[in-house]
Formats: sequence, structure tokens, C-alpha cells
Amino acid sequence: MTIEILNLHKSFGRKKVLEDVSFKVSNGEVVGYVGLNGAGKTTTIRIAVGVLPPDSGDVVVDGYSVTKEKRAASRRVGWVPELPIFETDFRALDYFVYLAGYYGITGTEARKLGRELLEEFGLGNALYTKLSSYSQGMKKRFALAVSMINDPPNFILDEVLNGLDPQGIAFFRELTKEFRKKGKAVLFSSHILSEVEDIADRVVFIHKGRIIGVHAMEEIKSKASPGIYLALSRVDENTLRILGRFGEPVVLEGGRILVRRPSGSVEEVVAELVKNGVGVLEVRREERSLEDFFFSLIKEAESP
Ligand SMILES: Nc1ncnc2c1ncn2[C@@H]1O[C@H](COP(=O)(O)OP(=O)(O)OP(=O)(O)O)[C@@H](O)[C@H]1O
Repeated sequence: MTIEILNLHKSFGRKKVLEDVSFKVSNGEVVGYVGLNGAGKTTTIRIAVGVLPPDSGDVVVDGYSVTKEKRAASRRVGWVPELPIFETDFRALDYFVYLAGYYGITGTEARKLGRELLEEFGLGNALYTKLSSYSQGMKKRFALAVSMINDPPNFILDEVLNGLDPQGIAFFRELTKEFRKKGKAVLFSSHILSEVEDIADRVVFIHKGRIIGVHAMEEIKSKASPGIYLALSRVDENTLRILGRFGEPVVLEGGRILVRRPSGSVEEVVAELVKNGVGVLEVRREERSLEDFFFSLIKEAESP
């Protein structure tokens, strides 16, 4: 229901990998953890699930400290590692039953749960396949099913979309909707912002071990909305005032205008200009992606 990441610091040798990383995931919230390769996502996650100790700081899960009450804290988290290995000759269902034993679920009950979960996760026709011959995507699905054995109130998922096919991604999206409804707290990492677009409510951005921004997905989408390029018959104060009602007009070289972060459609802007006697010679949507938002955060963080 809540995962609190509190002032984490971690170095490997002389290399500082996390510097004062703090953020919170509340109940019913799905948070994307986005950063480039090597930004520190996996290190944060490994600390949060209790497999790596921080140099300082703590992670508190539903009130339990990962560093001081590791067992209680990690029991309350379903974890999917970045690269689930499962190099075992166990067949999937048998291995699931074996793992369920750790949670005190045994025998017929464990087999029933395994069958249900593995089927739900699209592995119904691979229940008796050896895990070592599962594809990476199937291993991800298996790991997700395993993370749900004890129906934990929180989930921490490392690059869970990586290796999933479009069907798997759609499945994960639906699953997070269920989690949200049930009030679970979900943190999942990705290095691609557009991948988290339709899933996360909020995004925590990490770069070189530091948090460089926390933004609601709605805010990101509106800020990343593509601008409108215009070539007009005249550019004067009145024209700029009209455009200012729709966004942030910037006069470019050669007298063209870029309306940044437009709130209205291209048609609405053109209609308003024409109504006011301004001829529109050319109009074009700027190509802008969510990734630009991410890169502008990085640029801001790196500028002195
Ligand atoms: N055990 C370790 N020993 C030394 N350096 C490490 C260790 N684990 C991670 N690092 C370094 O810490 C930095 C952050 O790694 P981390 O795996 O947390 O990044 P990430 O954001 O998850 O990246 P990716 O998207 O590539 O998985 C990297 O520079 C990595 O080389």
C-alpha cells in the first residue's frame, strides 16, 4: 500500500550510484521509474526489496523498514527482477508449487493456484515445459505470476515490459488497472518513457543516481504535446496576442512562428487567425515525443 524510498545513498567502490534518492508510492498508485541505462534504477529496486543494503537511507514498506525489519518488509512486496533467470530443469507448474511452499501454500492448494495464475498470465499451454527452455518474455510472465503468490499489497517490477510482446504489454496494462483498484502500490522501472505512458499515473525520473523530476503522467502528456509551426501573412503584436490564447508563441528565424504547448487544435488556431484577418500561408504540427520531455529534464539537470 505504500513504498517510501528515503534518502538512499549507494556507492560501488568509488562510483556513486545513488545520491539521496527519495520518493514515495502511495496506495492505488502506479509509478513509473524512468532513467537511461545505468541511471540507478536496478540498484534502487534491489535495495527496496532487501537484496542489497544501502550505504545510508532506508526503504519503508507499509511501515516496515527494509534495513531493520527485512522479513516483514519483503513479505509485503511482489518483486520481478530485471532478468529472471530460472535456469532449472523443473517444469513450470512444479517450480511454482515449490516456490509457493516458501509462503506456506502447499499440495493441492499450491497446484490449483499455480494453474490459475499461470493460465491467467498466458502460460496455460506451457505448464509442463521446463523453465530453462522458456523464452525471456515467458520468464517475465512466470516471474510476475510468482510475485503474486501471496497476493502482496505492493509490487516492485524491474523492466517488466522488456521482453514482453505487445499482447504481454496489453496484459500488464490491464493487470495494473486491477492493482490500482485494489489499492496496491506499484513501482515499475523502464528506460523508455513512451512505454510507461498508458500505464503510470506518475513518473519518477532518475539520472546518474539522482532524482531529476517527479511528474504526473497527465502533466507530462500536456507538456509534451506537439507545437504548431505557422507561416502567416503578418506577424504583429495582435497576431501574437491571438496565438497567446492557445499556447506560447515564439517567433523563429524568417518570421515563422512556433506555438509551444498548444491547448487548442490546429483547426481552432487557424480559424481564429483567419477570423481576425491573418492569412495562414503554411501550418504544420511539430513532431515531438514524450522522450523529448525526458531529455529536456536531463539537459536541465546537467546545465550548471
Ligand atoms: N554490483 C555492482 N558493482 C559495481 N557497479 C555496479 C554494480 N551494480 C551496478 N553497478 C553500476 O551502478 C550503475 C547503476 O546501475 P543500475 O543497474 O542500477 O542502473 P539501471 O538504471 O538499472 O540501468 P539499466 O537500465 O541498464 O538496467 C551502473 O553504472 C552500474 O555499472
